[in-house]
Amino acid sequence: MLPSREMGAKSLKPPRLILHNFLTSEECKELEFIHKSSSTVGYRPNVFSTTLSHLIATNSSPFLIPFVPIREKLKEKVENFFGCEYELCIEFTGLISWCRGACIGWHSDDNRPYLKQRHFTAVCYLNSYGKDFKGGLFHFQDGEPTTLVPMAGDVAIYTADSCNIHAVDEIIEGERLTLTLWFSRDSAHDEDAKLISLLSKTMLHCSINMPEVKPPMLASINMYWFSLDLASHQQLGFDICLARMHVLGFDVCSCQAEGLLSDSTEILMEPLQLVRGKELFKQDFVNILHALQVFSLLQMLNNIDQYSVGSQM
Ligand SMILES: O=C(O)CCC(=O)C(=O)O
Ligand SMILES: [Fe+2]
Repeated sequence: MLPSREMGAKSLKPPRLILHNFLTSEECKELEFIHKSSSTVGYRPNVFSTTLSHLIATNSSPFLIPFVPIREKLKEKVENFFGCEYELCIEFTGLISWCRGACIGWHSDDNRPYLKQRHFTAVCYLNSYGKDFKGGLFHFQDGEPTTLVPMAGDVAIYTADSCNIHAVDEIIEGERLTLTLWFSRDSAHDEDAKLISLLSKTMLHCSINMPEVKPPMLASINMYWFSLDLASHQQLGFDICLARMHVLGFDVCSCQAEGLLSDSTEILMEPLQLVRGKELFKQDFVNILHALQVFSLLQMLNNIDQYSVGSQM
């Protein structure tokens, strides 16, 4: 990590606010479930993300609901703390998880010309250092507090400019999960307007072409393909939906092709059944994302064993 930069006005309190237990553990768990069943490969290596537009685009808009009160509560906090005269808009909302090897060096969140509309940041920690992951401590370059130890429910709120240069240590083990929001004073960057337009397009399309509720649909396969070796050009790696199903103890079995599937990503977009040990679950799922969402939800409810187990294989 680079040495700390000298700051002119060290006596000034840095524009930041750290709150403990801002989210309940139920809220954290609910968002974790959404992320584990819907995330795509993120914008940087070893990072997964779940954006609200992705939820809409994959027929998963019911998952927007838990975000609504949390976004409002955060916006109000940010507006009050920074004494914003006019209402802020939310520029971006996303669940972001970092796996082993991910880190970020010193930066401010508005440090690119196309990010200048970002005025304030809120990072909510959804899981905990030491319990769910190792590494991943957050540091401010100047001012107090210097280091944040991510704990589920806590939130860090700060200005996105150079008053709050920060960095995150490399993740050593596990998966570190946050809900990250950026706020803007510029209503041209209002995420809600874009989401409403996306929602109305998909709903219009649904009501004309498919009146019944449709299960989650997969986006393009490369959004789920996680490569461990960056140099491998996708030769080594795995589909993250399939990997998460494995963590839940399931294998996937094609409704069309014979036998178990390994990681043939195109087949994962087709109807499939699930196998756990010698048990075959008789439900057909439209694709792996649908299966993952159903089973993650049941796992969250501790209910998997009551889910109509079909014939023994
Ligand atoms: O996850 C964090 O603690 C902060 C991440 C960060 O700095 C960023 O995404 O810009
Ligand atoms: Fe940042």
